[in-house]
Amino acid sequence: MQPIIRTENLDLYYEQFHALKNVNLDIPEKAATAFIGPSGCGKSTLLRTLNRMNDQIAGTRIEGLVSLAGDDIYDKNMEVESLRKRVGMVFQQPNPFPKSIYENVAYGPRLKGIRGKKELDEIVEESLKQAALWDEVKDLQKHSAFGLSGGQQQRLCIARALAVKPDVLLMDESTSALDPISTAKIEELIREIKHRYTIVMVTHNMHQAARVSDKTVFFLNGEVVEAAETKTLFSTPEDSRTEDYISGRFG
Ligand SMILES: Nc1ncnc2c1ncn2[C@@H]1O[C@H](COP(=O)(O)OP(=O)(O)OP(=O)(O)O)[C@@H](O)[C@H]1O
Repeated sequence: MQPIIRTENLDLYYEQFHALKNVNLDIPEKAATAFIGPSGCGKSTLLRTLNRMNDQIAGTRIEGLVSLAGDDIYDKNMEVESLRKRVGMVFQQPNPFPKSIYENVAYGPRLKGIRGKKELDEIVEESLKQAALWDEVKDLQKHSAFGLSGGQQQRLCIARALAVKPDVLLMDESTSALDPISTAKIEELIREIKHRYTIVMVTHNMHQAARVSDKTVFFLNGEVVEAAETKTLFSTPEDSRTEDYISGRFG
């Protein structure tokens, strides 16, 4: 698996607090990578470094390198707006815009300068199909996004993120606020799209990591304890701390 994202000797501090410690990680392209570990181990912090969402948190300091397809994303010439088009994000709580279903998905492509109705219609349809929502909303596109269920809203947010054709989709516990059926739908769609996009997901649910990811990274206290192919990590972990965690002895 070819890496698309690489971190080298990455350290992150919140003021004096050392939240990520010497993280060296390769994220494979067009595959799903899951970050697992107990609460507070740094999973979301690392996820946010991958599209510079941490820039918005005062007192954050970074050392080391994060590269995307060979580009240093913390380089002074890197435009954060264009980085975020390449690296989209879906959060824990669905956060659709207070607009119609159609306008939620068309928003990003419009910002990119796409104006033609036919082209926008096609992008909206394709994105909603990729997010496994099209069949449910194709006749409701002018309706408010707020009329959808939580699970549908989350799939709409995934469609919105995919509409700008990102290279990478970051998912920060994107199913933890959803019921089991909605969760299963999103897991299914991750399995469908991971061959086309690079997915990096934070999950509290080890079973979810085992079900949908190709690579799993186990964190503890801001450090990567073990990163391996998912099957290997869950069947024959190398580190006894990984084994203790996946067998439920802590966390
Ligand atoms: N904005 C912040 N300012 C200061 N400390 C923070 C901030 N965000 C996170 N931290 C601290 O950094 C550490 C890592 O937090 P992070 O949210 O990345 O962990 P996590 O593994 O994603 O946890 P969880 O699974 O509970 O979401 C924690 O000790 C947390 O308290």
